[in-house]
Amino acid sequence: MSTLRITDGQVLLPDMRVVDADVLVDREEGGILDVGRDIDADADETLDASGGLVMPGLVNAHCHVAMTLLRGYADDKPLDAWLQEDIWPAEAELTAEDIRAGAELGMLEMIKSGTTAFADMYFEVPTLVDAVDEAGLRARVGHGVVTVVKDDEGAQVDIDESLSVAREYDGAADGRLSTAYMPHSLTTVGEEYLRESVAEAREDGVPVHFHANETTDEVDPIVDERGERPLEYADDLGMLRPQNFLAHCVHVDESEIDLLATRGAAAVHCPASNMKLASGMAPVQRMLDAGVTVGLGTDGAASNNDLDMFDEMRDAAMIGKLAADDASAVAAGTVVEMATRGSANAIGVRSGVVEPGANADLIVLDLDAPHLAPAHDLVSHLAYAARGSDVRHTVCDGQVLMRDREVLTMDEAEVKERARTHARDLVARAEDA
Ligand SMILES: N[C@@H](CCSC[C@H]1O[C@@H](n2cnc3c(=O)[nH]cnc32)[C@H](O)[C@@H]1O)C(=O)O
Ligand SMILES: [Zn+2]
Repeated sequence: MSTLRITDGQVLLPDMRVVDADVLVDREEGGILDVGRDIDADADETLDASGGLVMPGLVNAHCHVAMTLLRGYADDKPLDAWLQEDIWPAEAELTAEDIRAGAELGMLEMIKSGTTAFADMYFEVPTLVDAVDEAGLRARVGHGVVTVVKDDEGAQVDIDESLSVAREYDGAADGRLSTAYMPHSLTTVGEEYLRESVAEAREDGVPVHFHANETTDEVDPIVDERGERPLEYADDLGMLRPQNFLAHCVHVDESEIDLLATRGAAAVHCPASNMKLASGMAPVQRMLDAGVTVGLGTDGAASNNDLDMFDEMRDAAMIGKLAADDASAVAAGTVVEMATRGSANAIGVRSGVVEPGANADLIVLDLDAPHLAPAHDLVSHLAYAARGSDVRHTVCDGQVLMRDREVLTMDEAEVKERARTHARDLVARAEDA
Protein backbone atom coordinates (compact mmCIF):
# COMPACT_ATOMS: atom_id res chain seq x y z
CA MET A 1 0.00 0.00 0.00
CA SER A 2 1.11 3.55 -0.64
CA THR A 3 -0.02 6.18 1.86
CA LEU A 4 -0.34 9.91 2.36
CA ARG A 5 -0.41 11.42 5.84
CA ILE A 6 -1.85 14.88 6.47
CA THR A 7 -0.11 15.97 9.64
CA ASP A 8 -0.45 18.36 12.58
CA GLY A 9 -3.69 20.07 11.66
CA GLN A 10 -7.13 20.35 13.12
CA VAL A 11 -9.78 18.22 11.43
CA LEU A 12 -13.45 18.95 10.75
CA LEU A 13 -15.40 15.78 11.62
CA PRO A 14 -18.75 14.80 10.04
CA ASP A 15 -20.61 15.96 13.18
CA MET A 16 -19.01 19.43 12.74
CA ARG A 17 -16.70 19.04 15.74
CA VAL A 18 -13.13 20.19 15.21
CA VAL A 19 -10.35 18.07 16.76
CA ASP A 20 -6.54 17.91 16.58
CA ALA A 21 -5.77 14.91 14.38
CA ASP A 22 -3.79 13.51 11.47
CA VAL A 23 -5.46 11.89 8.49
CA LEU A 24 -4.05 8.79 6.81
CA VAL A 25 -4.96 8.16 3.19
CA ASP A 26 -4.55 5.17 0.86
CA ARG A 27 -3.13 6.72 -2.31
CA GLU A 28 -3.87 3.67 -4.46
CA GLU A 29 -7.47 3.08 -3.45
CA GLY A 30 -8.07 6.80 -2.92
CA GLY A 31 -9.80 6.31 0.41
CA ILE A 32 -9.40 7.61 3.97
CA LEU A 33 -7.84 4.95 6.23
CA ASP A 34 -7.71 6.63 9.62
CA VAL A 35 -8.32 9.88 11.45
CA GLY A 36 -6.68 10.40 14.82
CA ARG A 37 -3.92 11.72 17.02
CA ASP A 38 -1.77 8.63 17.30
CA ILE A 39 -1.96 6.79 14.01
CA ASP A 40 0.92 4.33 13.99
CA ALA A 41 2.10 4.33 10.39
CA ASP A 42 4.95 5.62 8.29
CA ALA A 43 3.57 7.33 5.25
CA ASP A 44 5.09 7.47 1.77
CA GLU A 45 4.12 11.12 1.41
CA THR A 46 3.18 13.82 3.93
CA LEU A 47 1.27 17.05 3.71
CA ASP A 48 1.81 19.62 6.43
CA ALA A 49 -1.45 20.95 7.88
CA SER A 50 -0.02 22.84 10.85
CA GLY A 51 -1.95 26.04 11.48
CA GLY A 52 -4.65 24.70 9.20
CA LEU A 53 -7.98 22.92 9.08
CA VAL A 54 -8.33 19.60 7.26
CA MET A 55 -11.86 19.33 5.91
CA PRO A 56 -13.79 17.58 3.16
CA GLY A 57 -13.23 18.97 -0.32
CA LEU A 58 -16.28 21.02 -1.31
CA VAL A 59 -18.71 19.49 -3.79
CA ASN A 60 -20.20 21.75 -6.46
CA ALA A 61 -23.43 19.90 -7.25
CA HIS A 62 -24.53 21.96 -10.26
CA CYS A 63 -22.23 23.55 -12.79
CA HIS A 64 -21.57 24.18 -16.46
CA VAL A 65 -17.83 24.30 -16.02
CA ALA A 66 -16.81 25.44 -19.51
CA MET A 67 -19.04 28.51 -19.15
CA THR A 68 -16.02 30.17 -17.54
CA LEU A 69 -15.36 31.30 -21.15
CA LEU A 70 -18.51 33.44 -20.91
CA ARG A 71 -17.72 34.90 -17.48
CA GLY A 72 -18.58 38.60 -17.65
CA TYR A 73 -19.84 38.33 -21.23
CA ALA A 74 -23.48 39.17 -20.44
CA ASP A 75 -24.69 40.33 -17.07
CA ASP A 76 -27.63 42.07 -15.45
CA LYS A 77 -30.49 40.34 -17.28
CA PRO A 78 -33.20 37.85 -16.27
CA LEU A 79 -32.79 34.15 -17.15
CA ASP A 80 -34.89 34.07 -20.32
CA ALA A 81 -33.36 37.09 -22.00
CA TRP A 82 -29.87 36.19 -20.80
CA LEU A 83 -30.06 32.66 -22.27
CA GLN A 84 -31.83 33.58 -25.51
CA GLU A 85 -30.14 36.85 -26.40
CA ASP A 86 -26.60 36.23 -25.21
CA ILE A 87 -25.70 32.77 -23.97
CA TRP A 88 -27.29 30.42 -26.50
CA PRO A 89 -26.03 32.40 -29.55
CA ALA A 90 -22.50 32.28 -28.12
CA GLU A 91 -22.82 28.59 -27.21
CA ALA A 92 -23.87 27.83 -30.80
CA GLU A 93 -20.29 28.69 -31.81
CA LEU A 94 -18.56 26.50 -29.19
CA THR A 95 -16.05 23.92 -30.42
CA ALA A 96 -14.65 20.94 -28.53
CA GLU A 97 -11.36 22.86 -28.12
CA ASP A 98 -13.25 25.79 -26.58
CA ILE A 99 -14.95 23.44 -24.13
CA ARG A 100 -11.61 21.98 -23.19
CA ALA A 101 -10.06 25.40 -22.59
CA GLY A 102 -13.04 26.59 -20.54
CA ALA A 103 -13.27 23.39 -18.53
CA GLU A 104 -9.56 23.52 -17.69
CA LEU A 105 -9.91 27.10 -16.50
CA GLY A 106 -12.93 26.17 -14.39
CA MET A 107 -11.20 23.15 -12.87
CA LEU A 108 -8.10 25.21 -12.12
CA GLU A 109 -10.35 27.62 -10.26
CA MET A 110 -12.01 24.72 -8.42
CA ILE A 111 -8.76 23.10 -7.33
CA LYS A 112 -7.44 26.45 -6.12
CA SER A 113 -10.62 27.22 -4.17
CA GLY A 114 -11.07 23.82 -2.54
CA THR A 115 -13.64 22.05 -4.71
CA THR A 116 -12.81 18.39 -5.31
CA ALA A 117 -15.98 17.10 -6.99
CA PHE A 118 -18.64 18.58 -9.22
CA ALA A 119 -21.66 17.76 -11.34
CA ASP A 120 -21.63 19.18 -14.85
CA MET A 121 -24.22 19.62 -17.59
CA TYR A 122 -22.85 20.79 -20.93
CA PHE A 123 -21.76 19.82 -24.45
CA GLU A 124 -18.83 17.75 -25.76
CA VAL A 125 -18.78 15.35 -22.83
CA PRO A 126 -15.94 13.15 -24.20
CA THR A 127 -13.68 16.21 -24.20
CA LEU A 128 -14.71 17.11 -20.66
CA VAL A 129 -14.06 13.52 -19.56
CA ASP A 130 -10.46 13.78 -20.82
CA ALA A 131 -9.96 17.12 -19.12
CA VAL A 132 -11.36 15.85 -15.78
CA ASP A 133 -9.16 12.77 -16.02
CA GLU A 134 -6.04 14.93 -16.39
CA ALA A 135 -7.02 17.52 -13.77
CA GLY A 136 -7.54 14.75 -11.20
CA LEU A 137 -10.96 15.90 -9.94
CA ARG A 138 -14.08 13.80 -9.39
CA ALA A 139 -17.17 14.58 -11.46
CA ARG A 140 -20.60 13.41 -12.50
CA VAL A 141 -21.01 14.63 -16.07
CA GLY A 142 -23.68 14.68 -18.72
CA HIS A 143 -24.81 16.17 -22.00
CA GLY A 144 -27.58 18.79 -21.67
CA VAL A 145 -30.57 18.17 -23.95
CA VAL A 146 -32.82 20.90 -25.39
CA THR A 147 -35.54 19.83 -27.86
CA VAL A 148 -37.79 22.89 -28.14
CA VAL A 149 -35.81 24.70 -30.82
CA LYS A 150 -35.09 21.53 -32.84
CA ASP A 151 -36.92 19.36 -35.37
CA ASP A 152 -37.70 15.77 -34.40
CA GLU A 153 -34.49 14.39 -35.85
CA GLY A 154 -32.35 17.01 -34.11
CA ALA A 155 -34.14 16.38 -30.82
CA GLN A 156 -33.56 12.64 -31.10
CA VAL A 157 -29.87 13.14 -31.87
CA ASP A 158 -29.48 15.32 -28.77
CA ILE A 159 -31.25 12.77 -26.55
CA ASP A 160 -29.27 9.85 -27.96
CA GLU A 161 -26.05 11.73 -27.36
CA SER A 162 -26.99 12.33 -23.72
CA LEU A 163 -28.00 8.71 -23.10
CA SER A 164 -25.01 7.27 -24.89
CA VAL A 165 -22.36 9.39 -23.13
CA ALA A 166 -24.02 8.51 -19.82
CA ARG A 167 -23.65 4.81 -20.61
CA GLU A 168 -20.17 5.06 -22.05
CA TYR A 169 -18.27 7.15 -19.51
CA ASP A 170 -19.66 5.91 -16.21
CA GLY A 171 -16.66 4.74 -14.16
CA ALA A 172 -14.03 6.41 -16.38
CA ALA A 173 -10.86 8.05 -14.97
CA ASP A 174 -10.22 5.24 -12.44
CA GLY A 175 -13.78 5.55 -11.20
CA ARG A 176 -13.56 9.29 -10.55
CA LEU A 177 -16.09 9.88 -13.31
CA SER A 178 -19.74 9.05 -13.17
CA THR A 179 -22.54 10.22 -15.41
CA ALA A 180 -26.18 11.20 -15.62
CA TYR A 181 -28.83 11.71 -18.28
CA MET A 182 -29.40 15.48 -18.40
CA PRO A 183 -32.54 16.91 -20.00
CA HIS A 184 -32.11 20.69 -19.59
CA SER A 185 -35.51 21.44 -18.00
CA LEU A 186 -39.22 20.63 -18.01
CA THR A 187 -39.92 23.49 -20.42
CA THR A 188 -37.02 23.08 -22.85
CA VAL A 189 -37.58 19.35 -23.47
CA GLY A 190 -40.94 18.19 -24.85
CA GLU A 191 -43.21 15.82 -22.90
CA GLU A 192 -43.02 12.74 -25.10
CA TYR A 193 -39.26 13.06 -25.38
CA LEU A 194 -38.98 13.29 -21.61
CA ARG A 195 -41.31 10.37 -20.98
CA GLU A 196 -39.42 7.97 -23.23
CA SER A 197 -35.88 9.04 -22.50
CA VAL A 198 -36.31 9.16 -18.71
CA ALA A 199 -37.73 5.62 -18.79
CA GLU A 200 -34.74 4.51 -20.84
CA ALA A 201 -32.29 6.11 -18.40
CA ARG A 202 -34.08 4.41 -15.52
CA GLU A 203 -33.88 0.98 -17.16
CA ASP A 204 -30.13 1.46 -17.45
CA GLY A 205 -29.81 2.68 -13.84
CA VAL A 206 -28.62 6.09 -15.06
CA PRO A 207 -29.47 9.04 -12.74
CA VAL A 208 -31.26 12.08 -14.16
CA HIS A 209 -30.25 15.69 -13.57
CA PHE A 210 -32.24 18.74 -14.75
CA HIS A 211 -33.10 22.38 -13.98
CA ALA A 212 -36.41 22.69 -12.14
CA ASN A 213 -38.65 25.51 -10.91
CA GLU A 214 -35.92 28.09 -11.40
CA THR A 215 -38.11 31.09 -12.31
CA THR A 216 -41.83 31.89 -12.23
CA ASP A 217 -41.62 32.26 -16.04
CA GLU A 218 -40.82 28.57 -16.12
CA VAL A 219 -43.39 27.48 -13.52
CA ASP A 220 -46.46 29.48 -14.67
CA PRO A 221 -46.79 28.04 -18.21
CA ILE A 222 -46.71 24.49 -16.82
CA VAL A 223 -49.37 25.32 -14.24
CA ASP A 224 -51.50 27.09 -16.89
CA GLU A 225 -51.22 24.37 -19.53
CA ARG A 226 -51.35 21.28 -17.35
CA GLY A 227 -53.21 22.37 -14.24
CA GLU A 228 -50.51 20.82 -12.08
CA ARG A 229 -47.29 21.94 -10.43
CA PRO A 230 -44.02 21.32 -12.33
CA LEU A 231 -42.79 18.74 -9.84
CA GLU A 232 -46.08 16.84 -10.03
CA TYR A 233 -45.50 16.73 -13.77
CA ALA A 234 -41.89 15.63 -13.21
CA ASP A 235 -43.09 12.93 -10.82
CA ASP A 236 -45.57 11.69 -13.41
CA LEU A 237 -42.66 11.43 -15.86
CA GLY A 238 -40.66 9.36 -13.35
CA MET A 239 -38.10 12.11 -12.83
CA LEU A 240 -38.21 12.25 -9.01
CA ARG A 241 -36.24 9.24 -7.93
CA PRO A 242 -33.59 8.72 -5.26
CA GLN A 243 -30.54 8.98 -7.56
CA ASN A 244 -31.89 12.03 -9.36
CA PHE A 245 -31.05 15.65 -8.55
CA LEU A 246 -32.72 18.88 -9.54
CA ALA A 247 -30.96 22.22 -9.92
CA HIS A 248 -32.52 25.32 -8.34
CA CYS A 249 -35.98 24.38 -6.92
CA VAL A 250 -36.61 28.07 -6.23
CA HIS A 251 -40.38 28.24 -6.75
CA VAL A 252 -41.55 25.06 -5.05
CA ASP A 253 -44.69 24.92 -2.93
CA GLU A 254 -45.34 22.71 0.11
CA SER A 255 -46.74 19.85 -1.96
CA GLU A 256 -43.66 19.88 -4.20
CA ILE A 257 -41.33 19.93 -1.19
CA ASP A 258 -43.19 16.89 0.17
CA LEU A 259 -42.86 15.15 -3.19
CA LEU A 260 -39.09 15.69 -3.21
CA ALA A 261 -38.86 14.35 0.34
CA THR A 262 -41.02 11.26 -0.20
CA ARG A 263 -39.48 10.37 -3.58
CA GLY A 264 -35.93 10.93 -2.32
CA ALA A 265 -34.82 13.19 -5.18
CA ALA A 266 -32.29 15.85 -4.18
CA ALA A 267 -32.42 19.62 -4.70
CA VAL A 268 -29.32 21.62 -5.58
CA HIS A 269 -29.46 25.18 -4.32
CA CYS A 270 -27.67 27.79 -6.47
CA PRO A 271 -27.99 31.00 -4.45
CA ALA A 272 -25.62 33.29 -6.38
CA SER A 273 -27.19 32.46 -9.74
CA ASN A 274 -30.68 32.88 -8.27
CA MET A 275 -29.80 36.31 -6.91
CA LYS A 276 -27.93 37.49 -10.00
CA LEU A 277 -30.70 36.53 -12.42
CA ALA A 278 -33.29 37.70 -9.84
CA SER A 279 -34.89 34.26 -10.13
CA GLY A 280 -36.10 34.26 -6.53
CA MET A 281 -35.32 32.85 -3.09
CA ALA A 282 -35.42 29.07 -2.66
CA PRO A 283 -37.15 27.87 0.55
CA VAL A 284 -34.00 26.07 1.66
CA GLN A 285 -34.77 25.78 5.37
CA ARG A 286 -38.24 24.43 4.62
CA MET A 287 -36.81 21.82 2.25
CA LEU A 288 -34.29 20.76 4.89
CA ASP A 289 -36.96 20.61 7.58
CA ALA A 290 -39.06 18.39 5.32
CA GLY A 291 -36.13 16.00 4.96
CA VAL A 292 -35.11 16.84 1.38
CA THR A 293 -31.44 16.20 0.54
CA VAL A 294 -30.11 19.65 -0.39
CA GLY A 295 -26.77 20.24 -2.08
CA LEU A 296 -25.09 23.44 -3.15
CA GLY A 297 -23.89 24.54 -6.60
CA THR A 298 -22.47 27.57 -8.34
CA ASP A 299 -24.26 27.07 -11.67
CA GLY A 300 -22.13 28.34 -14.59
CA ALA A 301 -19.57 31.10 -14.14
CA ALA A 302 -21.59 33.36 -16.45
CA SER A 303 -24.35 33.70 -13.84
CA ASN A 304 -22.28 33.76 -10.64
CA ASN A 305 -19.51 34.87 -11.72
CA ASP A 306 -17.02 32.57 -9.99
CA LEU A 307 -16.81 28.93 -8.95
CA ASP A 308 -15.75 29.59 -5.34
CA MET A 309 -17.89 27.36 -3.09
CA PHE A 310 -16.89 29.36 0.01
CA ASP A 311 -18.68 32.33 -1.57
CA GLU A 312 -21.61 30.07 -2.30
CA MET A 313 -21.86 28.93 1.33
CA ARG A 314 -22.01 32.52 2.52
CA ASP A 315 -24.60 33.39 -0.13
CA ALA A 316 -26.71 30.37 0.87
CA ALA A 317 -26.68 31.36 4.53
CA MET A 318 -27.56 34.99 3.77
CA ILE A 319 -30.37 34.41 1.27
CA GLY A 320 -31.67 31.46 3.31
CA LYS A 321 -32.27 33.77 6.27
CA LEU A 322 -33.96 36.39 4.11
CA ALA A 323 -36.17 33.76 2.46
CA ALA A 324 -37.24 32.37 5.84
CA ASP A 325 -37.41 35.84 7.44
CA ASP A 326 -35.49 34.22 10.28
CA ALA A 327 -31.85 34.90 11.20
CA SER A 328 -31.52 31.42 12.69
CA ALA A 329 -32.42 29.73 9.37
CA VAL A 330 -29.72 28.12 7.18
CA ALA A 331 -27.13 28.40 9.96
CA ALA A 332 -23.35 28.05 9.57
CA GLY A 333 -23.24 24.30 10.23
CA THR A 334 -26.13 23.81 7.82
CA VAL A 335 -24.37 25.44 4.87
CA VAL A 336 -21.11 23.63 5.55
CA GLU A 337 -23.06 20.37 5.61
CA MET A 338 -24.85 21.40 2.39
CA ALA A 339 -21.59 22.11 0.53
CA THR A 340 -20.01 18.84 1.66
CA ARG A 341 -22.15 15.82 2.56
CA GLY A 342 -25.38 17.30 1.17
CA SER A 343 -23.87 17.89 -2.27
CA ALA A 344 -22.03 14.57 -2.21
CA ASN A 345 -25.28 12.73 -1.43
CA ALA A 346 -27.13 14.74 -4.09
CA ILE A 347 -24.71 13.77 -6.86
CA GLY A 348 -24.09 10.28 -5.48
CA VAL A 349 -20.41 10.22 -4.51
CA ARG A 350 -18.93 8.87 -1.27
CA SER A 351 -17.16 12.14 -0.48
CA GLY A 352 -17.94 15.16 1.71
CA VAL A 353 -16.87 13.65 5.05
CA VAL A 354 -13.52 13.08 6.73
CA GLU A 355 -13.93 9.56 8.10
CA PRO A 356 -12.42 6.13 7.41
CA GLY A 357 -13.96 4.52 4.35
CA ALA A 358 -14.87 7.78 2.59
CA ASN A 359 -13.16 8.98 -0.57
CA ALA A 360 -9.94 10.82 0.20
CA ASP A 361 -11.22 14.12 -1.20
CA LEU A 362 -9.79 16.64 1.27
CA ILE A 363 -8.57 20.18 1.51
CA VAL A 364 -6.41 22.01 4.01
CA LEU A 365 -7.47 25.55 4.78
CA ASP A 366 -4.81 27.96 6.02
CA LEU A 367 -6.21 29.72 9.11
CA ASP A 368 -3.60 32.46 9.24
CA ALA A 369 -5.37 35.22 7.27
CA PRO A 370 -6.54 38.38 9.11
CA HIS A 371 -10.16 37.68 8.14
CA LEU A 372 -9.95 34.34 10.02
CA ALA A 373 -8.80 35.82 13.36
CA PRO A 374 -9.78 35.23 16.11
CA ALA A 375 -11.02 31.65 15.96
CA HIS A 376 -14.04 31.38 18.24
CA ASP A 377 -15.76 28.97 15.92
CA LEU A 378 -14.19 27.48 12.79
CA VAL A 379 -17.51 26.30 11.35
CA SER A 380 -18.70 29.91 11.51
CA HIS A 381 -15.55 30.94 9.64
CA LEU A 382 -16.15 28.39 6.91
CA ALA A 383 -19.64 29.72 6.34
CA TYR A 384 -19.10 33.43 6.77
CA ALA A 385 -15.46 34.48 6.56
CA ALA A 386 -13.24 32.01 4.68
CA ARG A 387 -12.47 32.35 0.98
CA GLY A 388 -11.34 29.96 -1.68
CA SER A 389 -7.96 31.68 -1.66
CA ASP A 390 -7.39 30.43 1.91
CA VAL A 391 -7.05 26.87 0.60
CA ARG A 392 -3.46 25.66 0.89
CA HIS A 393 -3.59 22.00 -0.23
CA THR A 394 -6.14 20.07 -2.30
CA VAL A 395 -6.34 16.26 -2.43
CA CYS A 396 -8.72 14.22 -4.57
CA ASP A 397 -8.97 10.44 -4.65
CA GLY A 398 -5.82 10.28 -2.53
CA GLN A 399 -3.74 12.34 -4.99
CA VAL A 400 -2.34 15.74 -4.11
CA LEU A 401 -3.66 18.14 -6.78
CA MET A 402 -2.40 21.31 -5.11
CA ARG A 403 0.47 21.57 -2.61
CA ASP A 404 1.20 24.90 -0.91
CA ARG A 405 -1.03 26.70 -3.42
CA GLU A 406 0.82 25.24 -6.42
CA VAL A 407 -1.45 23.23 -8.70
CA LEU A 408 0.42 20.06 -9.71
CA THR A 409 -1.85 18.67 -12.42
CA MET A 410 -2.05 21.76 -14.65
CA ASP A 411 0.16 24.56 -15.86
CA GLU A 412 -1.69 27.53 -14.44
CA ALA A 413 -0.26 30.19 -16.77
CA GLU A 414 -0.93 28.09 -19.86
CA VAL A 415 -4.48 27.27 -18.84
CA LYS A 416 -5.33 30.92 -18.25
CA GLU A 417 -3.76 32.05 -21.52
CA ARG A 418 -5.51 29.35 -23.55
CA ALA A 419 -8.85 30.25 -22.01
CA ARG A 420 -8.37 33.95 -22.79
CA THR A 421 -7.61 33.18 -26.42
CA HIS A 422 -10.53 30.78 -26.86
CA ALA A 423 -12.95 33.16 -25.14
CA ARG A 424 -11.90 36.08 -27.35
CA ASP A 425 -12.24 34.06 -30.57
CA LEU A 426 -15.56 32.54 -29.48
CA VAL A 427 -17.12 35.92 -28.80
CA ALA A 428 -15.79 37.29 -32.11
CA ARG A 429 -17.41 34.37 -34.00
CA ALA A 430 -20.69 34.82 -32.12
CA GLU A 431 -20.79 38.52 -32.94
CA ASP A 432 -20.06 37.89 -36.65
CA ALA A 433 -22.76 35.22 -36.92
N1 LIG B 1 -27.69 20.48 -25.86
C1 LIG B 1 -28.31 21.71 -25.41
C2 LIG B 1 -27.47 22.42 -24.36
C3 LIG B 1 -27.80 22.25 -22.94
S1 LIG B 1 -26.37 22.39 -21.94
C4 LIG B 1 -26.94 23.23 -20.57
C5 LIG B 1 -27.43 24.61 -20.80
O1 LIG B 1 -27.81 25.22 -19.58
C6 LIG B 1 -27.61 26.60 -19.72
N2 LIG B 1 -27.66 27.27 -18.42
C7 LIG B 1 -26.67 27.84 -17.70
N3 LIG B 1 -27.14 28.35 -16.55
C8 LIG B 1 -28.47 28.11 -16.55
C9 LIG B 1 -29.51 28.42 -15.63
O2 LIG B 1 -29.35 29.04 -14.58
N4 LIG B 1 -30.75 27.96 -15.97
C10 LIG B 1 -31.01 27.30 -17.10
N5 LIG B 1 -30.05 27.02 -18.00
C11 LIG B 1 -28.80 27.42 -17.71
C12 LIG B 1 -26.31 26.67 -20.44
O3 LIG B 1 -26.09 27.91 -21.00
C13 LIG B 1 -26.45 25.55 -21.45
O4 LIG B 1 -27.00 26.00 -22.65
C14 LIG B 1 -28.55 22.59 -26.61
O5 LIG B 1 -28.52 22.10 -27.72
O6 LIG B 1 -28.80 23.78 -26.44
ZN1 LIG C 1 -27.61 25.53 -14.59
